[in-house]
Amino acid sequence: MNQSKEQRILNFVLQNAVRGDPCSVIDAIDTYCSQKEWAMNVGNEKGLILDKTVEEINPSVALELGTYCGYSAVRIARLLKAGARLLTVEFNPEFAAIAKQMIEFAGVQDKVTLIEGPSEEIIPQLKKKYEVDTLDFVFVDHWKDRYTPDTILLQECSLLRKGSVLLADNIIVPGAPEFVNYIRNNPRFQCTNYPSHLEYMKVQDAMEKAVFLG
Ligand SMILES: Nc1ncnc2c1ncn2[C@@H]1O[C@H](/C=C/CNC(=O)c2cc([N+](=O)[O-])cc(O)c2O)[C@@H](O)[C@H]1O
Ligand SMILES: [Mg+2]
Repeated sequence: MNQSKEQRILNFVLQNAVRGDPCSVIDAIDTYCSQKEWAMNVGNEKGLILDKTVEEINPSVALELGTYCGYSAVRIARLLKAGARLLTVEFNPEFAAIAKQMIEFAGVQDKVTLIEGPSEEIIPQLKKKYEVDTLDFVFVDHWKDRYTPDTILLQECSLLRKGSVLLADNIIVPGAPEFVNYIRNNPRFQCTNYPSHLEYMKVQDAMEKAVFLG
């Protein structure tokens, strides 16, 4: 049975990156996906916006929705201070298995809890089962029609506090128009748009930062 694209990306990392060096893992994925096979990693241009947002917040507890191959989990985890943690949610077992190996190879496994399951099931479990009080930072990058319901669910589960920051990928491509409408018209969020480009392409994309006002 021939390999999946995600397996080919992981193999390229295992053969070309340096074990325990998250930056080399990020660079290897970006090299492979810009030269060989496109894949829906946040990429290096939008990745820098992600980096700056994480560095600005310096979160103790971060959540990622949509792990995929683990590119942004590694990107976020490499910036976390001692004792800080990232919970990342992925419901596709094949992708979760790839991401697990990616995270371990990068050496950030002590900071990352990879949770396999649908976000709509996992979010309500975060407080009791994963000992979360509130979330400092949420990176939203899963199916685009889940952005709004999961943002509502985070509020319903009291997982956001005054100052919690959401950062959403793909505001233009593939686009999340319903989410943009919801979040920009919601007085409980202060929004900022960050124009950028789709990963590995010359196509316009953007990220949206939304600060919860409590
Ligand atoms: N409810 C849920 N719970 C847990 N995991 C879930 C989930 N919904 C989706 N996922 C997972 O999150 C990833 C989906 C990302 C969708 N991104 C995309 O579709 C996407 C597409 C393009 N693009 O087409 O150019 C560019 C991008 O940057 C993109 O993020 C996949 O790994 C999928 O298994
Ligand atoms: Mg994305």
